[in-house]
Amino acid sequence: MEKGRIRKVVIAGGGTAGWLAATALTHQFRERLDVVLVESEQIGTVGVGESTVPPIRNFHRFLQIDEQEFLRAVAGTFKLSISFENWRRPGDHFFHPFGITGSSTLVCGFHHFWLDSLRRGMSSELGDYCLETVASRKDQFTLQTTPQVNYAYHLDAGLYARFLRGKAESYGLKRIEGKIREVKQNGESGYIESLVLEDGKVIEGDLFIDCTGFRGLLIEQTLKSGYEDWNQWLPCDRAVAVQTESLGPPGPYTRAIAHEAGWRWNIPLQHRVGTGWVFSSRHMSDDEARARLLKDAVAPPIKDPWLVPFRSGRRLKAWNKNVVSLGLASGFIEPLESTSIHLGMSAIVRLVELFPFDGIPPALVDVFNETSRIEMEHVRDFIILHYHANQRDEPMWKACREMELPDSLSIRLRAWRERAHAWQGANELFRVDSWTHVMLGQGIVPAQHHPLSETLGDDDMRKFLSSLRQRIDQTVTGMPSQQAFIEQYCKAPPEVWGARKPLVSA
Ligand SMILES: Cc1cc2nc3c(=O)[nH]c(=O)nc-3n(C[C@H](O)[C@H](O)[C@H](O)COP(=O)(O)OP(=O)(O)OC[C@H]3O[C@@H](n4cnc5c(N)ncnc54)[C@H](O)[C@@H]3O)c2cc1C
Repeated sequence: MEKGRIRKVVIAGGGTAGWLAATALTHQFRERLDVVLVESEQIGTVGVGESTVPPIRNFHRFLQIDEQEFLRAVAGTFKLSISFENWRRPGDHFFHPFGITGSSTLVCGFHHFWLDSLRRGMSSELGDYCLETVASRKDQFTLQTTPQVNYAYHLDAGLYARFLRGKAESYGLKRIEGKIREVKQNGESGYIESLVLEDGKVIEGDLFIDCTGFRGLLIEQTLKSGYEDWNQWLPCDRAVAVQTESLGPPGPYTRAIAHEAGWRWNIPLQHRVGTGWVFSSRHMSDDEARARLLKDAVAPPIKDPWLVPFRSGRRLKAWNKNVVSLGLASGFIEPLESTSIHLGMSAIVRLVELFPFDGIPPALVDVFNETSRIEMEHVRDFIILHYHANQRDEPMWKACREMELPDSLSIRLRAWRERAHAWQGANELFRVDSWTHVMLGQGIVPAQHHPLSETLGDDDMRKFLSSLRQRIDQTVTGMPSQQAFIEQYCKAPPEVWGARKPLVSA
């Protein structure tokens, strides 16, 4: 290695994070970098992570990934929203849609007008003014609306890794199969110099990307970078996952269904459904979670359930010395709003932007780490909101309702409760619409709205609201079902996912 120069990058781990990093680095830098990826089939991947958020489309555009090719390769479906069921209390339901709701002025968000309309006795739901919510209610989807819907994907994680691998290898990536036995450091600087595999092979590099999942083999087990645990706010610390057959056409949304000690996800793909039981180990045993998951699954499983313990929190230094951690190795916020793949993509973009060709400048490392911290804390606050604002009776939910919140979230909730004020800071993933839908969906009704809404008289308010609804209803009426749209746009051929047989008969 020429002193300080970065030419050889070693990616440790071939889960979603590893293959995303491999694709991005090889696509962007081609022959300027020599990139290798080491993964161990024996260890395998976490096997979950199949629901995404809309910025995935920007990331794919950045890598010139064709949408139809991608969706056929991963048997993907579209996601317009998340359906939250039983969160405020059993029987309750709301959608958190990805789209814009109603029409806002520069200073007065649409929700102020809507809140004012309720006060005047005009009844409707906030979701009536959002194309993505109304289409979700009817299981409809198309890309041919004006404006176009805002959407993300559901994807098969194993197929996605395979798809990305094909891309990265076509750009020159070298893949090495093997289990890392030892990580060698420089005696003085502590920088990583090489990875030693079980078969004795030594892989040297200038920069190492730790994508070894929760193990954090380089960033934590070797460099001891530290971890900030968020369990005091996010009580769930385990999941049992299973894949089942599909019994009907896929809905264009992820389902998140609360139960007494956590929640259950349901992610419909073209060929199967991914489902899982997220729970707090202080409030439910592994055996009970597994039994409840299988009991609630409406279709026969096609794979045995597997347990995934996790710790919500963040790596204190996501980039430490010559190791950049990505994906689960850099931290994890429980999967409620499907943000982990997005946070990995965002960190990869940051790494490409700051790439240290001529050596690792501490200032850029600080920028990387500080941006990662702010980004994760924003997502953390949004997820805590879902747990905190509930009216359920069970011990876990009661504790969440009574917990002390991070200051950043407390301020947001006060501003909302007092004046219906919501905002989106620079680079924050969740927009004002996301905050308003979830705060209202979880039952936090503000004491006041912005007085500017009162400039509309009753007749004008009625006309304003009904014209918005009419436009949405007309648009949705012309949309095909998601199933029909997939058939013509991106149907995965059966050889993509193979003939799957259920493990047990229904
Ligand atoms: C319950 C649950 C649900 C989730 N749902 C979502 C979701 O809906 N949406 C979302 O965006 N994210 C979700 N996530 C997060 C998502 O799964 C991860 O962000 C994503 O899969 C990336 O994982 P990874 O690549 O970091 O780790 P992994 O998939 O664990 O990959 C680690 C890699 O490192 C390799 N490795 C480890 N040790 C060694 C070694 N010694 N030698 C060689 N190789 C090694 C492994 O073989 C593997 O290839 C979820 C996570 C959990 C726990």
